[in-house]
Amino acid sequence: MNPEFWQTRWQEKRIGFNQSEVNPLLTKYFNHLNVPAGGRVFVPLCGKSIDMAWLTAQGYNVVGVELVETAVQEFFAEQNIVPTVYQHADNPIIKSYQGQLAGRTITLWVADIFALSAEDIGFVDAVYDKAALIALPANMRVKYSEQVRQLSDTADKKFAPQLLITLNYDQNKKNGPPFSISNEQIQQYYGEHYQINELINEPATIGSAPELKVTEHIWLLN
Ligand SMILES: C[S@@+](CC[C@H](N)C(=O)[O-])C[C@H]1O[C@@H](n2cnc3c(N)ncnc32)[C@H](O)[C@@H]1O
Repeated sequence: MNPEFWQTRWQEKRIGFNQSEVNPLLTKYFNHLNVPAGGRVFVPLCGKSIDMAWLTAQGYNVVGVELVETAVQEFFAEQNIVPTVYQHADNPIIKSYQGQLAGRTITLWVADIFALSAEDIGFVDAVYDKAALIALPANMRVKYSEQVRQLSDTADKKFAPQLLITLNYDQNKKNGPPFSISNEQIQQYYGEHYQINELINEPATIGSAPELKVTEHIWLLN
């Protein structure tokens, strides 16, 4: 998946992954992350997810990363926020948009996640990965999981826990994204650095292939 793939998807409004309602799995399982009051949540490959607004309504600050600037602009417009736009100090093609929502700060980087450093992101208390790992093909996922770990520094020099949502289905029956991820792959990507707990798995559907048998898995990585 090159950047043009995602630019085109946003341009043509082929964004079936974007939900108009807050993800019920987030509201149900977020407390497992034990984020301190007023803490900061990192949302990689964030799109314009309304889940970020929910996080601020719960009293958390949010930092997201998204390749496509339109997505970030649409997020702020839909939340009726006029953001301040900052240029990255060292890289002229990277910007961040920052605004206040429910008294909390949302910072969304317009960047390739692999171009950012932990310094750019700042300390975070948790990671919320929804439709991020599963948006990437297998040959990018080890690098992605490592990059998210590197970007999720906590103030006490550890890396933050993650709430991770994945899908499992027969990849022969459909091309990704979203891609199918097996339990073995979760071990491969995260097993070395995290304790992996599967909180739940349940039947799900993919809009573009409604007849496909799909299971949705929610993982807590500590
Ligand atoms: C499947 S969408 C999910 C968006 C959001 N998490 C949601 O659930 O609505 C994946 C998003 O990741 C963005 N993206 C893809 N590759 C990226 C990269 N290397 N760095 C930052 N964002 C990326 C795409 O533009 C797209 O908006």
